[in-house]
Amino acid sequence: MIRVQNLKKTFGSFTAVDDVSFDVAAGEIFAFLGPNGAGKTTTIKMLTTLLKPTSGSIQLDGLDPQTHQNQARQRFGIVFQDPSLDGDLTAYENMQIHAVLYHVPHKIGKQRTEELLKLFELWDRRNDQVKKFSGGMKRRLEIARGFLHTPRILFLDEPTLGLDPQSRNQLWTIVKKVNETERVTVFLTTHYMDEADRVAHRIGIIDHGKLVTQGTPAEIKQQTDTQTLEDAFLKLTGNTIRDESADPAAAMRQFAKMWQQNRR
Ligand SMILES: Nc1ncnc2c1ncn2[C@@H]1O[C@H](COP(=O)(O)OP(=O)(O)OP(=O)(O)O)[C@@H](O)[C@H]1O
Repeated sequence: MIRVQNLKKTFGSFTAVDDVSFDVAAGEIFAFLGPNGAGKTTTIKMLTTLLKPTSGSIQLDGLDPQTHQNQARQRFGIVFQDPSLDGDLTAYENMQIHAVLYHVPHKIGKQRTEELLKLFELWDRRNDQVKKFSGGMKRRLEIARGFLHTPRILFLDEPTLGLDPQSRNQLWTIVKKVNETERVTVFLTTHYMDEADRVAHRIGIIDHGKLVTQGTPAEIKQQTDTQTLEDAFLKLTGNTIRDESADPAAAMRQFAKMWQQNRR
């Protein structure tokens, strides 16, 4: 469903994504795991037509997103770190706007909205303004909205950033359920090892722009002869994933993102 070969992105003399190759099969949940600044967002932006690769190739459901932008965009849904809901509108209205933008026929749009708001446990609050929602509810609504046009692939960039553990759990339970019921392929990025371990069928570990390994969580632990992904990461990169968040600049960046997300 996703095929990436020798993907590279440079910004001036800096290489953010360095010769990355991987495949994601249809119906799979694939987690791109790595510390802040590893190149996860840059990769997801290239996959979703928002950034042009410096070199390498991408195929989404057999299409090159560079040459078939519109057809590729119809095939995926995307939830970015920056929130894009309209806080003054209700949950239902936010869904309806998306249906119009994606040319979902009116009747199907209404049906999907009801189905998804129920699935994401937001139906009872459908007529409330989104600015009154908690962080977890907003994130669930963004993801529900990403599913509205029945995409074949859903991209989630750090979907649980800034959420409390209970909201994180709830969100993953629902994403797994939708993955199973709708057979949607999910590509997500996270720097939470436990989430990748629990949710993903397969994982790619990225560090300083390079894919250091990929496989099922069990395979990666076996390869590295470790019990946890945390230890596997340490063995593969010589760093703990938390080192970067101890860096004041990275911590500030993280804080700014979380603040932005919770503002709306
Ligand atoms: N437009 C840009 N110009 C220059 N450098 C950039 C640009 N976009 C990203 N970078 C750099 O590329 C590297 C990878 O960034 P990226 O956002 O992909 O990391 P990430 O793994 O997604 O981390 P985070 O979750 O913190 O966003 C970082 O060092 C970042 O500063």
